[in-house]
Amino acid sequence: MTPPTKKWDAIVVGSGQGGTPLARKLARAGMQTALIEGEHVGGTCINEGCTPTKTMIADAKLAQWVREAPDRGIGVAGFSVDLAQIIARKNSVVTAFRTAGEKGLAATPNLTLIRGFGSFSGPKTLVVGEQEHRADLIFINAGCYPAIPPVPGIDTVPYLTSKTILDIPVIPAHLVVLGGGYIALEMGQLFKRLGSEVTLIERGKALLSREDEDIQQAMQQFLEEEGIRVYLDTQVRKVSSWHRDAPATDALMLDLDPGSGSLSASHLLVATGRAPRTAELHLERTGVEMDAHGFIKVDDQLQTNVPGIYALGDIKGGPAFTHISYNDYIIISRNLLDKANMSIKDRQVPYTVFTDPQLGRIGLTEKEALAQGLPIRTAILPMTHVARAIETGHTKGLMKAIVHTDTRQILGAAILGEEGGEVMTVLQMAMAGGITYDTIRDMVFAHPLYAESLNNLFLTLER
Ligand SMILES: Cc1cc2nc3c(=O)[nH]c(=O)nc-3n(C[C@H](O)[C@H](O)[C@H](O)COP(=O)(O)OP(=O)(O)OC[C@H]3O[C@@H](n4cnc5c(N)ncnc54)[C@H](O)[C@@H]3O)c2cc1C
Ligand SMILES: NC(=O)c1ccc[n+]([C@@H]2O[C@H](COP(=O)([O-])OP(=O)(O)OC[C@H]3O[C@@H](n4cnc5c(N)ncnc54)[C@H](O)[C@@H]3O)[C@@H](O)[C@H]2O)c1
Repeated sequence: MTPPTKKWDAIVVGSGQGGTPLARKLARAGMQTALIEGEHVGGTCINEGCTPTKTMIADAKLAQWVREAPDRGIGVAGFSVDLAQIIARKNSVVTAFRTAGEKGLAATPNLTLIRGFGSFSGPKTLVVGEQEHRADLIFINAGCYPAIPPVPGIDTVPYLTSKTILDIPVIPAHLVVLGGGYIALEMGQLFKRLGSEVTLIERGKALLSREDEDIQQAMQQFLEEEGIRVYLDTQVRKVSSWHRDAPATDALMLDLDPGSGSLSASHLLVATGRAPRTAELHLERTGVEMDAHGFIKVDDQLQTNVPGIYALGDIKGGPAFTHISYNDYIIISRNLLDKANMSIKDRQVPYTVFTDPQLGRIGLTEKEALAQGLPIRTAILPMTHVARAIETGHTKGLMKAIVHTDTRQILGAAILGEEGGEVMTVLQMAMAGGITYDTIRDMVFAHPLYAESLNNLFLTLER
């Protein structure tokens, strides 16, 4: 016999970066709250996204330092990379973060964690296993999964995704990465530094399509200087496995666009974007509208077209970052519980690409500002002119800021350099507080910091 429907004040589907704090906040406010999670508490970021990748990237950076140490007079008598140990450290960090999340949920009164995948059975009901759950307030934080492009032959080869590569048992001899976005760049450089030969294949005309050309080119240049091969404007026409006697290093064969020939590879990583996990939710049973790509449509306060049903994080489309999902939680909870009137409209969307050096980004690019017809000036300072960078020997990249000619407000910035994300955040704070570029130009910063060179960045506008 089917058990009777359980009634809750609120149901949160998915324990991602927005769903988990939201469920806790609602429960602490006295609402009987169910958090439905089909896999691991903490979602993508903690289990297969930011946390594991940034942990492994830190180890790969260490390997690169050791590799480059002799150039700085530090002798290293050979070195090796123990992938198993790197993965074990990654797993221990992930487990620690996930366990902390689980403990936090267990310690929250009025909150029940329900393990299993939820799908809608009616306008305000979801089924998990045999049990139906009902609430007037439902929050969908079910995230995305790696999108696999329709490359002929792809289903016949054992391709890797950003999830499966995290536990790969061997360092690939030759890793071909499909894509030229965040995951491709971070993973490509990570495995190059661990010892793989790496080739990136991007179908667009540049890496990181959203960025300005000078940033794209500087990024490509330092990746190529490390020995990563980059194919732009290239499509894979077909991928196949060599016959079974081929050496493991050449297990795969990729036919490229006419003119680019073919490539052999030991491993293929698909990093061509992410798709929303809406199909398994059966949103048609609630009437919640999606866009043409399956992302949930929301208004500026994150409510869907069905009153009482909200979506937060990657599944609603737009910028897909942990801090955005978390900010979605802030907006929803403050509006519902504190009667605030917060909105996602015009919020800041900072991000950092964790290549080495990093790309820290905030606000408009130069091309976006020009497309909007804004009167702008652009300040550029190569990292070779940054005292701190010269001293530490990390002179790759550039600082760039876009300012409004009349108001002197900073409209956007790209800091491609060591700790670029941290330096970008200084400018983000200035933008949030309305601090103009001439104030930063003349401000006292501690010497010798990377951020100190923001003086010099804006001094370039004097010339
Ligand atoms: C390799 C990689 C690296 C990344 N690095 C960064 C980074 O450095 N910085 C950054 O800001 N962002 C990064 N991101 C993006 C970031 O991980 C996501 O934007 C972030 O996790 C927000 O996700 P979310 O809150 O929307 O949902 P998610 O974290 O994806 O969580 C969704 C949860 O819902 C569960 N779920 C799905 N469907 C159901 C269902 N029907 N029933 C029950 N549960 C369900 C899933 O199991 C999952 O736990 C990275 C992503 C990847 C893949
Ligand atoms: N540091 C971070 O904040 C960080 C790190 C990793 C991931 N993320 C998030 O995860 C999301 C997904 O990352 P991603 O790198 O998979 O997606 P992406 O959208 O950033 O990049 C995908 C790239 O693949 C290319 N592409 C698509 N189909 C292709 C094909 N058939 N052949 C060759 N190239 C193809 C696209 O042109 C694009 O450049 C990002 O948008 C980002 O929001 C963030």
